[in-house]
Amino acid sequence: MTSSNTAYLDLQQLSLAYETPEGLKTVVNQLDLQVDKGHIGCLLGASGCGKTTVLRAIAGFEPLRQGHIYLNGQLLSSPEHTIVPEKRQVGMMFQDYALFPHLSIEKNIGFGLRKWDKHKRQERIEDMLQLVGLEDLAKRYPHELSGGQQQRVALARALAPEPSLLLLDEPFSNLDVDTRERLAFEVREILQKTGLTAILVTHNQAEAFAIADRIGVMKDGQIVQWDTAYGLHHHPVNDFVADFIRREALLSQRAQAFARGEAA
Ligand SMILES: Nc1ncnc2c1ncn2[C@@H]1O[C@H](COP(=O)(O)OP(=O)(O)OP(=O)(O)O)[C@@H](O)[C@H]1O
Repeated sequence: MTSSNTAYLDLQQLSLAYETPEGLKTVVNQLDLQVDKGHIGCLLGASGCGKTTVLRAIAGFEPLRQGHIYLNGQLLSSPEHTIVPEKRQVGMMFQDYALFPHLSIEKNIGFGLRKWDKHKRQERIEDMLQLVGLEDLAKRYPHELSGGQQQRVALARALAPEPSLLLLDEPFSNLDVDTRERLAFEVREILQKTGLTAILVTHNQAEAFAIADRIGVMKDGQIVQWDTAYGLHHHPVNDFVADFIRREALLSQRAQAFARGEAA
């Protein structure tokens, strides 16, 4: 089954629910989302609005109640049909790095390439180390790196197997404010170099604005506005988006001032 839509990643009328002691709880409700090839989309919203659930559905970890997920025209998920996560060619990067502590940096990056020819694998590892600027640290172990460096290794490891799509779930939230912002811009540059399509999930507006081409402000399992940073700032579709953007901007300014030692 193929999509009639031309978007590279195409989520149509997605609904997801969890069984809870109180009964079935719908957490994503008829959500539509389209991302073009090579673009970085972002889901931005308060805790519990359903961002991670959408990512997990794209990765193939959550069954759909309703709707379709297409990638490059291929149906990945519907209530009747699902491609297993390992066959989706979807790379993932999460906030806790999840590096293997007993493996060197180069072995961590090569982990998903075990079936590759030895020579090609080594070449790919070196390319990835260069891409994220860690050529000199190949033989080190994760605990010998800073948080920002570990997160760059996690990015290199996610990119190494040449995924068709990259999912980033709050990838910077364990880092201090300065590292977080620097890394956000770096990650954008790296993704632009590779031309990869990506979806970022965050509740941090500065991060979303630094990385994404288009941002979806979420509320109660739906995208309220899908727009550029400029559009969200200057043409919010309703009071909810206007308040959310204003409040987040204020929090971000205060966090930066605090990090600079200017606020008590
Ligand atoms: N396995 C589960 N079983 C039951 N409810 C769940 C489960 N996973 C998530 N939920 C609920 O679904 C809702 C959406 O969760 P989700 O993790 O997608 O939100 P989120 O926007 O990513 O939040 P956060 O920013 O805090 O990670 C929340 O109310 C959460 O409590």
